Amino acid sequence: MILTVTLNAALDVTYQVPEIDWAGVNRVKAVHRRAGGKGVNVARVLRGLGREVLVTGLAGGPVGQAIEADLEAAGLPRALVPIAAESRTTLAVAGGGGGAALFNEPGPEVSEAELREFGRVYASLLERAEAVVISGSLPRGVPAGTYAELAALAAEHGVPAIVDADGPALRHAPVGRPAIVKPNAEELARAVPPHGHPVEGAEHLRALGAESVVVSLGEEGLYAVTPEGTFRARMPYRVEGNPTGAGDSLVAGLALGLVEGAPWPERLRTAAALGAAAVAAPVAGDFDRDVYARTHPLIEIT
Ligand SMILES: O=P(O)(O)OC[C@H]1O[C@](O)(CO)[C@@H](O)[C@H]1O
Repeated sequence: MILTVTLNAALDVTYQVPEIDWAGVNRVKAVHRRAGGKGVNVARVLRGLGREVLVTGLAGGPVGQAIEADLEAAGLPRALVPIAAESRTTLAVAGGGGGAALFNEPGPEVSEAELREFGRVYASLLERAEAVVISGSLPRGVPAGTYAELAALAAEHGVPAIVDADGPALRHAPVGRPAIVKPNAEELARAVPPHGHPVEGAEHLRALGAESVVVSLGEEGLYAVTPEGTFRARMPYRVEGNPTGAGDSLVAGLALGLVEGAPWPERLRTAAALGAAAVAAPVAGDFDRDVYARTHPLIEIT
């Protein structure tokens, strides 16, 4: 199975609002509530593609119970480690004209003992994993080097890791020698010294230990700097919709290509098409199968 790690699991609330008035009353047209956090979304997409997945991470309090219940209802296998503090809620407000404003709470305070227990569970799950995806923000109390440690432990078990993180967690991640690090262009710019081009920033992360670096550029596609060479994927058209979760869908495509041993151009085509297909789906963690099928053959890889 493909293991996904979400240390800062969330109850994702999405409000669909025709037009947002930041100074007035907004009537919400539709509300979606579901278990989220980046690793959960990655698992949903992978499962939608027919892969066996397992969701792990931390969950606590009534919100943690709601996350567990939603994963159960969705039939997503899970091994969440309980914590005393309450898991967070995130809010995406999606306007009619496309785009969404995100409000992501920082998340619960995690104790050293809880993090140690997670490490124990994680090590045992690695025995059954063909790849691990480690994504999203770190809850409070979790050191910035944790993703690097989780990636290094995976490597010790012969399991390739994909890390999708921001800030200090992204800066530290390459030290754990992950197979792939996936920042977006803004995250990359924050994590490495000033660079003229995303490929230079990606090379910096590779020099620190990441085997490959994929930089997502939203509707501009992506760059991938890999041992096989540097690739660019370009999107054939702009897809309208809610971009929340598009990066997670893209990461699911990278994980799929990794476990299937697909050549890089093929991996990137799948990843970019899944990212676009997620924009067309109203809620993070879903993708539009028609958009995926239509877009996949049109993505240009150079
Ligand atoms: O961990 P964060 O970086 O705050 O991201 C979590 C959030 O991002 C999303 O995964 C979308 O990528 C939402 O589902 C939401 O849970």
